[in-house]
Amino acid sequence: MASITAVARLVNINPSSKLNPSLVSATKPLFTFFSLKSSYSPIVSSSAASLTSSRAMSYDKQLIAAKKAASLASLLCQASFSIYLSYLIARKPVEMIVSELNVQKGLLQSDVQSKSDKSPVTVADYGSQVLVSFVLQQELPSQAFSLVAEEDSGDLRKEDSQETLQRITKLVNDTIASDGTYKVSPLSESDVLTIIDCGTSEGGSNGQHWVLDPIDGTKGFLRGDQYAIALGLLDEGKVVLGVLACPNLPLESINNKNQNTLTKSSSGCLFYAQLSCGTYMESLAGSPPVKVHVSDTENPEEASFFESYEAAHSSHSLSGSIAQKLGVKAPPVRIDSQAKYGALSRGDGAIYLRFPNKGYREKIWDHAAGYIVVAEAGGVASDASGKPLDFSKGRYLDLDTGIIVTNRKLMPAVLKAVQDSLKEQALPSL
Ligand SMILES: Nc1ncnc2c1ncn2[C@@H]1O[C@H](COP(=O)(O)O)[C@@H](OP(=O)(O)O)[C@H]1O
Ligand SMILES: [Mg+2]
Ligand SMILES: [Mg+2]
Ligand SMILES: [Mg+2]
Repeated sequence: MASITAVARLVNINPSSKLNPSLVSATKPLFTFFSLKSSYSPIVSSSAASLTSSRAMSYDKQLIAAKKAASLASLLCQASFSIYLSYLIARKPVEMIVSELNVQKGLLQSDVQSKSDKSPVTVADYGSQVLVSFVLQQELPSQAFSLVAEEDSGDLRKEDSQETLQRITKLVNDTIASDGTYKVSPLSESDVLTIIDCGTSEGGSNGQHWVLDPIDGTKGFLRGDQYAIALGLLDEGKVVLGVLACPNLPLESINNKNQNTLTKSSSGCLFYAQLSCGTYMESLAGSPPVKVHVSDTENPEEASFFESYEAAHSSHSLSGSIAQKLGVKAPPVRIDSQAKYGALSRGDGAIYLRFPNKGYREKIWDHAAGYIVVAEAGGVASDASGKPLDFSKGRYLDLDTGIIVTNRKLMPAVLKAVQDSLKEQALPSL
C-alpha cells in the first residue's frame, strides 16, 4: 500500500512545477522531423534496421541514450502520479479506481483508461512511450530505429479520447521543456500519435530493435507501489542491453521486513546492463554507479523469493508449493513489475517465480530489460522446462508454462521443484 510519505515525495518532485514556459516558446526547432506541426516522420526502416557484420560490439552510445530516456520517462511518470493522490489516500483497489473513473465525469476520467483486455493504461504509460521513443531518436539520429513497445494509438484516435490526448501531449512537452536538453518546438497531438505508433515493430532475429514497456506494473503505479520503465535492446534476437528505472524502489535492499519502505531519501533506482559488462545500479536522483551481483546462496532454505503482487498474473498457490518443496522459509516478497528483476540482481532475494494462467502469452517487453539486468549480475532465467528465454520470435515469448529466475547454483533444485509441483498440479485430485 502507498504511504502518505511516498505520495508527498512524488508530488514534490513534479517536474511541471519547474517548467519555464518561455523556454518552450522561445526555442527554435533544430530537428526537421520535430519542427512542423503534424510533420513528424519517424525513422523506421526494416531494411535499414538490418545489421552489417562490421558493426562494433560495444553498445555504449545506446546505453547512454537508454539511460537518459528511462530517467526522463520516470520523471514524467512521477509528475503524472500526483493526480492520483486522493485515490491513494482512500486506498481503493485498482479495479475500483478504474471502474469509477470510467463512469465519472471530470479531470481524472481521461487519465486512466481500460484497454480491450481490461488492463489499465494511463496517460503516463502513453507519455512515457512517447518520451522514450523521442529521446532515443534525438540521441541516436544516425541510427536506424525500430521499436517494439506495449502501447499503440488505437484508442487515442477515437473521438472521445481528445482530452486524454491533450493531457498526454502536455505531459510530454512539459517534461521535455523542464529537462531543457532538446531545443525543439512543442510536439503536436498528431506528432504524439505518430510517435506512439513508432512502437509497432515486430522485432525478430534480424537487426537491432528497442524493446519498451513504458510502465511495467501499471497496477502498481496506480497503487503507489512498484513499477518500472523497462527498455531493452535486441541485436540479432539477443538482448544486449537493458535499463530498468524503478522510481519507487528503495536504494536499500528490500525484503520481507521492509518491502514497503518508501522514504524520500532512499527511493528511485536505475539498473543497467550491457552484454559482457556486468550490471550496475545508481540512484535516479544521480549517484555514482555500483556494480551489483545476484545472491550467491546455494541453500534454498535461505533463499527468499519474489512473485507478482497480482495473483491474476502469477499463481501464488503454485509458487507456495514450489517454495515448500525447496524448504524456503521466508514468506514471498510480492511486488509489481520488473522491479523484481532489479531487486534480484542486487541479491535482495534469490528466486523469481512467474506462473501465469494457462493460455497467457508473455510479451517480450515484460522481460527483456529485466532479463539482461539479472543475467549480467550472474543470474539465469529459463522457462519451466529449463529452456532459456528466446526473445527472437517477435512480440511474444514462446515458452513452456512459466518463468524461473535465480542464480546458477540454485537453478537445478528450483527447476526440479517446479517440475514436481507442476506434475502434482496436473494430477486429478482424489
Ligand atoms: N493475466 C495475466 N497473466 C500474466 N501477466 C499478465 C496478465 N495480465 C497482465 N499481465 C502482465 O503482467 C505485467 C505486470 O507484471 P507483474 O505482475 O510482474 O507486475 C503487466 O505489464 P503492464 O503493467 O506493463 O501491463 C502485463 O503485461
Ligand atoms: Mg499494460
Ligand atoms: Mg508490462
Ligand atoms: Mg506496461
